[in-house]
Amino acid sequence: TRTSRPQRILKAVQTKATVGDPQSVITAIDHFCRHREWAMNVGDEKGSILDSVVNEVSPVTVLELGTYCGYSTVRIARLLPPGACVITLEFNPDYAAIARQVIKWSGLEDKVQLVEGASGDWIPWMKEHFGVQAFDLVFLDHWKERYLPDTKLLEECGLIQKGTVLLADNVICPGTPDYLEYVRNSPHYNSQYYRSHLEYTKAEDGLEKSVFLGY
Ligand SMILES: Nc1ncnc2c1ncn2[C@@H]1O[C@H](/C=C/CNC(=O)c2cc([N+](=O)[O-])cc(O)c2O)[C@@H](O)[C@H]1O
Ligand SMILES: [Mg+2]
Repeated sequence: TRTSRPQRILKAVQTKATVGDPQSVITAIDHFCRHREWAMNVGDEKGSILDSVVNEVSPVTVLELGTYCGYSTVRIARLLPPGACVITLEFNPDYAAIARQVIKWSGLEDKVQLVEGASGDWIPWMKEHFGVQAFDLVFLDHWKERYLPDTKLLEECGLIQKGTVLLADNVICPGTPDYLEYVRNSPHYNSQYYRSHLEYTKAEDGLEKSVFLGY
């Protein structure tokens, strides 16, 4: 049977990228997705904005919702200092298996905790299971209609505290209208839009950065 797109992305990494070199993994995926097959990675343009927010926040604990092939996991983890880590949730076992290999190829497995399962099931266990007090940065890039319910769940579980930064992909395309309305109108968030383009295309898209101000 035909290989899957994530399998072809992994193959591009294994043939074009250097083991232990995260930047070469990122470059290999971007090249494949720009010149061979589009895929829903945050990509190079929005990825640079993600990089700048990670550098600005210099987080110790990061939560990523929606690992897919691990492209943004590698982008985030490569910027983390020793002792910092990213917990990334992925409920599709096939995608999780590919992502594990991409993360391993980049040599960043010590900074990544990939959890196979649904965000709604795992968020309530974050404190108990991973000893997380609160997240310094949350990158939302999973099903778009899950952004708002998962943000509310994170708040209820005390995993978002004063200063926590939420960074959401695709707020224009495919769009997350209910989430945008919430973070932009809530007195508890200071929100700003970083205009960009949908990965590997000329269509408009962007990232929304929302800082929790406390209760
Ligand atoms: N509740 C949950 N818990 C854990 N993992 C979950 C989850 N919901 C979805 N996932 C996983 O997150 C990824 C989904 C991303 C949806 N992005 C998208 O649909 C998307 C679409 C376009 N686009 O159409 O142009 C562009 C983009 O940048 C996009 O991120 C998949 O790997 C999926 O298995
Ligand atoms: Mg996305």
